[in-house]
Amino acid sequence: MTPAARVQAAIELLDAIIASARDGGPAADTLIARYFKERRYAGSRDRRAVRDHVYDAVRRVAERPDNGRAAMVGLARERPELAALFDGSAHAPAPISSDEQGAEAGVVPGWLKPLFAPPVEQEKLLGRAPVDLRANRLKATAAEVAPLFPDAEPVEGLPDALRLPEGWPVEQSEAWKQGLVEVQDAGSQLISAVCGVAPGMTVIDLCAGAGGKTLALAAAMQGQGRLIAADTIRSRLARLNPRAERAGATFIETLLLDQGHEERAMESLGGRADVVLVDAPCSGTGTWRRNPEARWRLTPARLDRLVGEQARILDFAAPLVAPGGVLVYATCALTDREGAGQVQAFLDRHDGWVAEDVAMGAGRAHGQGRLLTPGHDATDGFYFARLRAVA
Ligand SMILES: C[S@@+](CC[C@H](N)C(=O)[O-])C[C@H]1O[C@@H](n2cnc3c(N)ncnc32)[C@H](O)[C@@H]1O
Repeated sequence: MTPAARVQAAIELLDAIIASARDGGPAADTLIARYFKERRYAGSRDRRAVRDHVYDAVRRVAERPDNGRAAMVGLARERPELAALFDGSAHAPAPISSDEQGAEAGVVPGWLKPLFAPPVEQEKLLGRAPVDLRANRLKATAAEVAPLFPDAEPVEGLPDALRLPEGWPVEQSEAWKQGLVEVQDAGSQLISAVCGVAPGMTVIDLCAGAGGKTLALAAAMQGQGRLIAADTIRSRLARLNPRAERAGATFIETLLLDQGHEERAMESLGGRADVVLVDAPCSGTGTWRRNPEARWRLTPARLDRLVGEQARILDFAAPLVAPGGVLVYATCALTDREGAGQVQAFLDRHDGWVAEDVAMGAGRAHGQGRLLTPGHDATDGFYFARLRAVA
């Protein structure tokens, strides 16, 4: 592909990503993979260049642009070498006219700015994310795996964590293939640690997805006790099985819940769990470093729906906790409605619960819980709180 044809390909892909964000379709990475599957003539350098153009354009724009050309023209306005490729030749984009400004640059969509928790450094939400590893204690310690990753740095406050530079291809390493390490953001590792699980406990990971945090809980439990990974989406839970196999965490039970009737599958668990983790579905505003196009998906109506769903999940999670047990609420969102406000509303609705201090080196106290941000903690953004059943 010529350099100009790569720009045209990026415009086409951005059109698809914009439509998908508007209609709730597949993620940008999926669309990019599909695009190149149908265009075998594109070599690896073409693919890398097109992907870089696409992500540079996505990262640059806060509000969903009108179309792919507007997104790329905006980028080209800041990069003369890119603008020169809009020359109208075969497979190239048409020349940029003098009145064509392209999409405006920004980090946070205007409507969302006032909804962020006040301490969040909004300009740092799109920084580059390192690759964090968690040594899988079921198979190895961090000291044992560290020599296998000479580029890795330790992470303060997390004895099992190692940090590699952005883009490090961990999944090609033997250590990953043998289940000695998992790729897991340090923020997620901290939340798993906050659960305070121990061997022999009964633990429910209620929004387990593909089990990122479940596997960390399994390692902390040393394979002893009962660990139930529940979710409403079958395909997500199915992705946990091979991961658990690789990690040697085959004691994990998976439980598919029926959306809207979740309690039915968990009747026998009522009042039995030492720890319930609710890693709630959320706006993902803390994960823009990895998913910058998530900004184009969120709308006020979608946020309202998520806030309602989080409250509903907390309400059916609470009765699962044994007297004296713990409910950890976590979200990779940084809006107060999904974080501090959600936890306060839970405490206002339910007697017999107290928020515990989870003082730790990382993060900042906020409301009844704690806030982790890319700007302050160099992790994905999270809000979490540890609530204890005291009555
Ligand atoms: C933030 S993700 C979980 C990520 C996962 N815990 C991890 O560490 O990789 C939220 C999950 O909640 C699930 N979910 C949504 N509604 C739910 C419900 N009503 N009950 C249980 N899980 C739900 C979603 O399918 C999604 O997998």
